[in-house]
Amino acid sequence: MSDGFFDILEERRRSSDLSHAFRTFNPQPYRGATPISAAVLNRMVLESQYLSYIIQEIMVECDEPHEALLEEASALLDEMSQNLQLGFIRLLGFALSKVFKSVFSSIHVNEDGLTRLQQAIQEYPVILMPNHRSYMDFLVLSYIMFTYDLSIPVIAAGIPLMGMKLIGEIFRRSGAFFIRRAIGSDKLYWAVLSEYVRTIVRTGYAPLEFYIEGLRSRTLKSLTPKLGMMHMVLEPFFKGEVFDISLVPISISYERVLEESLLAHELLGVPKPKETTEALLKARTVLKEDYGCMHVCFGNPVSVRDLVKGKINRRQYNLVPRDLPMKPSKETQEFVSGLAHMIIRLQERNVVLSAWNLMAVVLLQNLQGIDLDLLTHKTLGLRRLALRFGAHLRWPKNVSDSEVMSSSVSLHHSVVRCERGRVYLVEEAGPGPVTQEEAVFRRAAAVLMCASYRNQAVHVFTRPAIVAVAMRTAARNRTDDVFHHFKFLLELFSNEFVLIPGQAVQDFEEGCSFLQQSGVIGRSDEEIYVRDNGQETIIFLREILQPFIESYQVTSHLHSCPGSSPSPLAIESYESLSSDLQKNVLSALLSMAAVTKTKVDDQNEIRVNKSAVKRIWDMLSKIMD
Ligand SMILES: CCCCCCCCCCCCCCCC(=O)SCCNC(=O)CCNC(=O)[C@H](O)C(C)(C)COP(=O)(O)OP(=O)(O)OC[C@H]1O[C@@H](n2cnc3c(N)ncnc32)[C@H](O)[C@@H]1OP(=O)(O)O
Ligand SMILES: O=C(CO)COP(=O)(O)O
Repeated sequence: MSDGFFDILEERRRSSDLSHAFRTFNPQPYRGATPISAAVLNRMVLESQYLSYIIQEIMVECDEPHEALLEEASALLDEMSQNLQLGFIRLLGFALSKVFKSVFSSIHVNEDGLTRLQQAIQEYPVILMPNHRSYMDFLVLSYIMFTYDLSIPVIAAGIPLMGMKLIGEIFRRSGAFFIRRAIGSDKLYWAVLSEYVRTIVRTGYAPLEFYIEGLRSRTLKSLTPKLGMMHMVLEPFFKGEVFDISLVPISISYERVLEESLLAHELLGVPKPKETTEALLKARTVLKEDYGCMHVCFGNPVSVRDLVKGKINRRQYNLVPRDLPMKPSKETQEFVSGLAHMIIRLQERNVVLSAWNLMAVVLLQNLQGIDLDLLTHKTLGLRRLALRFGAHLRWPKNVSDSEVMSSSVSLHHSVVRCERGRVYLVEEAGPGPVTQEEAVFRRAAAVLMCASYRNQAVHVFTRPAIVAVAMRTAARNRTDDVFHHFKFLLELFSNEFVLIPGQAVQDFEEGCSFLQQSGVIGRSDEEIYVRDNGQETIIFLREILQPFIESYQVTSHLHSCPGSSPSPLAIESYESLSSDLQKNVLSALLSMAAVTKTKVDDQNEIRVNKSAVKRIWDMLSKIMD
């Protein structure tokens, strides 16, 4: 393809899957690597100075015998460790060729990204850092690595996958190592896990893949990063055990996500189906559907060595013997957090959007339905804007715009339908009469499913849209006033959108410059103003944020007056029913000290600072007026 992506399924549709699975596999490994087996890797962890030291500490603290602790550590390692074997990769490779060809029309991969990755793997330990939207992510990535003769990665996997009969073991032998959820203060577990991860990095055992968001994003919007694994993988560099580490952000974009309906239901409180082999077999009907095309973009490797310059004084690590634990300093914590956020931003930048993502933005602003012609017109306008804001967009060539629209509607038949030239959201049908509650639930599920596809594109508009909203609430056009309001919104949405901490000025400048370059706003030394022909875009951008603002308003109202009715305003704000959004509002209120959390008898107790919540609510009301 001319845009640098090529379809890896094309070859698979032409030649034998069996020959693909059993072809010679000859990757070029990291040149500093010492080839070791999985068993030797485990032994290195168990015999490490670090683990001995921690075991000594626990012996003293808990009065437990050394032998028992060592045995416990060995059992944890047995539970955790991967056992990568090429035979299993071949087996899965064969099966996955069949599955991918059946569900995806194409899987596009950027060729230059693979070349850069191949080079990076030979030079330094590589950490693969994909976004996480579907169970397909890790299957596709290992498949690509196998297909292109790149070292197969070992992958940090959540422990529930281990419990799947047969599949858990196949995953382990395909490179998965299993980590427990909510490790809490289990000192021995942290020690085994962190030494295991560091040993993989230090020895260059294999590229290490982990999902920094910690789980599949139910909203399809980036999640704020988890920092535990990030700290572990970086430590060998901080301690000078490796010269550099390459972090490779990977952006996986789906035209249609296999789990779309389940994810929306989970947001409404329906429990996630337990990971079992039986459930997987039952779910195989999803394989009969068409999920359109998928893009995997391997980003530029990020050199930790380059980034750390001037940010961390690595001499502090020379003061403590390498094998001993060392609590990360404040500057290290800030660096790691900033880097983690940056990786997610880099993932977002290389996401490939489809026409459908833009249609979803428009559809959400027209929940009562919209004429297909108008939807087409608005989507094309949005396409121009998205391209100016730097989005990567896949728009089929040699196909008319109306065909692009109608094929998107038909691919997403589970979300929208077109009747007599008008497009509506599809609500789940069910047997018997529908209660009012059920009706709200069904409507909300439809809205959340559509919203998730808007969310795939929302990062493109976030900063200019926040500027557009701030321009409305600021009393005057003065830049410092607008910036003040911009900062308030950044703080409020700090869990909703991934924003690099401490970069408000850069975010503001980015938002303004996109708007300026698009001719929407003008700027003088001290003022920002909307240009005559920019008004429509400003209103449109505000509308993108409106469901979030509305939902934050509803949720903060409920926090300040628990038990009260959510006010008529709540009726259309179905997104406020999303558990993810409610969690984000609570985190924001906590960080803004409008709510405080204290532990009482081992239970979390939430206290609301009513006047602080009211101030936030007033501010949001001003925006909504
Ligand atoms: C050819 C075909 C091939 C096909 C081939 C197929 C391949 C088939 C492979 C399958 C493979 C599946 C792969 C699935 C994909 C997932 O399963 S994604 C889910 C699993 N992965 C992840 O979660 C990775 C990212 N997560 C993290 O980094 C998390 O931090 C961790 C490490 C999991 C820990 O999570 P957590 O317990 O929730 O902890 P977290 O909130 O980070 O921190 C908790 C506390 O511990 C503290 N802490 C952090 N580090 C430490 C430490 N070292 N010591 C003590 N305390 C610490 C923190 O400071 C924090 O304290 P507070 O701030 O709360 O006071
Ligand atoms: O990420 C996981 C496996 O892909 C496990 O977490 P979730 O199932 O909660 O997304």
